[in-house]
Amino acid sequence: MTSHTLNELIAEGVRGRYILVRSDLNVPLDGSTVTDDGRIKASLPVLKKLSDAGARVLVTAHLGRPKGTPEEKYSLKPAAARLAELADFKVQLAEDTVGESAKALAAALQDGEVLILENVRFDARETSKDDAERGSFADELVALTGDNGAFVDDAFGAVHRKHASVYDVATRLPAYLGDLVHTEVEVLRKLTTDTQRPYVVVLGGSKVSDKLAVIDNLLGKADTILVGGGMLFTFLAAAGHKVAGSLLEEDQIPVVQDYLKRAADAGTSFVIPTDVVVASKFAADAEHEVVKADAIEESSFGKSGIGLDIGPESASAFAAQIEGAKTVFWNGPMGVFEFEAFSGGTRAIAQALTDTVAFTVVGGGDSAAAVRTLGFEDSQFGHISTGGGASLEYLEGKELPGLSVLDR
Ligand SMILES: Nc1ncnc2c1ncn2[C@@H]1O[C@H](COP(=O)(O)OP(=O)(O)O)[C@@H](O)[C@H]1O
Ligand SMILES: O=C(OP(=O)(O)O)[C@H](O)COP(=O)(O)O
Repeated sequence: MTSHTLNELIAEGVRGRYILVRSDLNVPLDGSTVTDDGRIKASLPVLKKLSDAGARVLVTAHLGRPKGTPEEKYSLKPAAARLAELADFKVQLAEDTVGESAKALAAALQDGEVLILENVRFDARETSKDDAERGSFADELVALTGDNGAFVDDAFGAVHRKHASVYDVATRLPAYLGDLVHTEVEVLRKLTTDTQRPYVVVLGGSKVSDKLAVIDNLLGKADTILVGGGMLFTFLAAAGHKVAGSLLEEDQIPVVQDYLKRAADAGTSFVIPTDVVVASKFAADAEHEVVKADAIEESSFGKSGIGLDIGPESASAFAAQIEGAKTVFWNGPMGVFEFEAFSGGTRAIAQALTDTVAFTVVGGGDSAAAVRTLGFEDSQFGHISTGGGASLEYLEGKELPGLSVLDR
């Protein structure tokens, strides 16, 4: 990659210039409380560097997956407030993204100050598949930077998204690679160019179809794929088992069946859970029991049971695979770790990663949040990446739009 770096931009001089920075402030919330501020802390150094150099910084970011219109629960208010608490420079939040509030606050911005624009996904054009629609939104973002602006992409977690604030703005402004993206890419590049085997990939979480898609290219690259979290139920269904009310993407069953068929020839083996923690409802205080993975509907909760974690037998089997690995990449919690009763699988995997001598990488907003919430320290892992889907797609060898657009 031969992108221009933030240091080059700073050396060119940024005092008084409007610099548009894409950050990943997609943090987990409990109401209006940020439950893990890892991504905010990871975003701060670039903002500080630009602020110290006298730039007028406009930050774009998304939170969650709103449907293209403003929704209070997806507001960046809590994230902006936490950033302001941690920062030693002035941070404000606009009430909109490219509307009157953003324009007025941007115009009044002083050197060294930071203005966060409200969730870019409150505008449907941000994620549109139509180039012209995304382009018109990018034009409005770029217009906020006046006639001497520049763009810095520091949102590693979103580099796999061909979205207006990630991709299209970079085609309209002089564009630079932020330090966070740079560091993340360096670690992952090392992992891909010098992979020590056995290479074990642990997959979980709730973005089932996103994560299933990456398995295609991991076949043949990973020696073993451990399947937990929400996607495990699509694997069980693909093997002909009933999964009651658990998370299931039925249209993905043929995809999984195809993976299972190709795995042996590709030299990759899947480890699918043999037991599951099934709950009466999706709640912290739900009744729950451990059942065999092929008998989920036979739990006391029948067809309404929901699988919310891998069982202890599966957690031990996964831990044994991790113990024998030389490289481990983990994305996606094994269960609904936010509820104590369903955090056992995620805790066991985190523990196994801290016990192994393998080089370990944990990727993803919720995965990073999980290990911290469960009491582990960042220093117990080889690298904690701010991007889950992004790091998975990088490891697959896929072209990432947010990176390739910076390539010159
Ligand atoms: N069995 C399950 N059913 C429903 N949700 C699950 C299950 N297992 C894990 N999850 C949820 O997955 C979420 C994280 O998914 P995801 O966003 O894909 O991970 P990451 O941010 O690490 O990439 C967590 O909030 C967790 O509660
Ligand atoms: O949380 C994120 O990704 P991750 O859950 O894969 O780590 C990023 O902020 C990207 O969000 P998106 O998957 O809604 O585009």
